[in-house]
Amino acid sequence: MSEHEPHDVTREQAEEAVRTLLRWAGENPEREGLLDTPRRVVKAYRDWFSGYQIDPGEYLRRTFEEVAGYDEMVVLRDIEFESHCEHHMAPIIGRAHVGYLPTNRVVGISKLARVVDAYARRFQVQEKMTAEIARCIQDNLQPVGVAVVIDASHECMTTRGVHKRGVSMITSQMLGSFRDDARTRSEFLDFIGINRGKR
Ligand SMILES: Nc1nc2c(ncn2[C@@H]2O[C@H](COP(=O)(O)OP(=O)(O)OP(=O)(O)O)[C@@H](O)[C@H]2O)c(=O)[nH]1
Repeated sequence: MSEHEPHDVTREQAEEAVRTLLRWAGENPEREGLLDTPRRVVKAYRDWFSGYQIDPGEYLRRTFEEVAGYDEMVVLRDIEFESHCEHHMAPIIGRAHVGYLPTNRVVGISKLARVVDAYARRFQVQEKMTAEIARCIQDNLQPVGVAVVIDASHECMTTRGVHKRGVSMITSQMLGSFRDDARTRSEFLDFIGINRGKR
């Protein structure tokens, strides 16, 4: 299910847009090596931006209630993702760390990675993506708290513009107990290795 209005752009129009960009860059889209490029680019876009066809909350609907009294933090760290920045449409490559403190609803752990991917496969701003992941988990699982930390590098500033390699951006969104209780937040940051400079 899409959260967005269906668009009215055809595959042919999308491929023509790629040809226009190739011409604009100084290329001849009719030369042999580029003939299939528009088709490949459009196919790649279907993959990179497949998140628009997904409702991330759907992944969190199936929960396990019998968790034998487990009421401590669940953390999934080092979730690798690829996204694209909405400013330059350039790749954002990074890792997300997600934690939550369940009430009685625990979710299959792969679903947290699926939620990250569903938001990553859209045009993004890192701060927005961080907040969206946290909000989705909070709204669907209603845990005591949620924490999301994202550490990513932005190719819009490594391969162009200011050209700063090796720079990564860290964002965090803490909700509920992770926001209100310094010890809970600190335990999460210890788990993901940020508190003691392990990364
Ligand atoms: N805060 C934030 N900034 C981002 C993100 N992705 C890209 N940017 C920045 O968005 C800004 C866009 O700046 P503009 O001045 O409009 O664009 P520009 O002229 O191409 O800027 P330069 O990149 O400095 O050459 C740049 O500073 C990017 O580094 C993001 O996820 N979060």
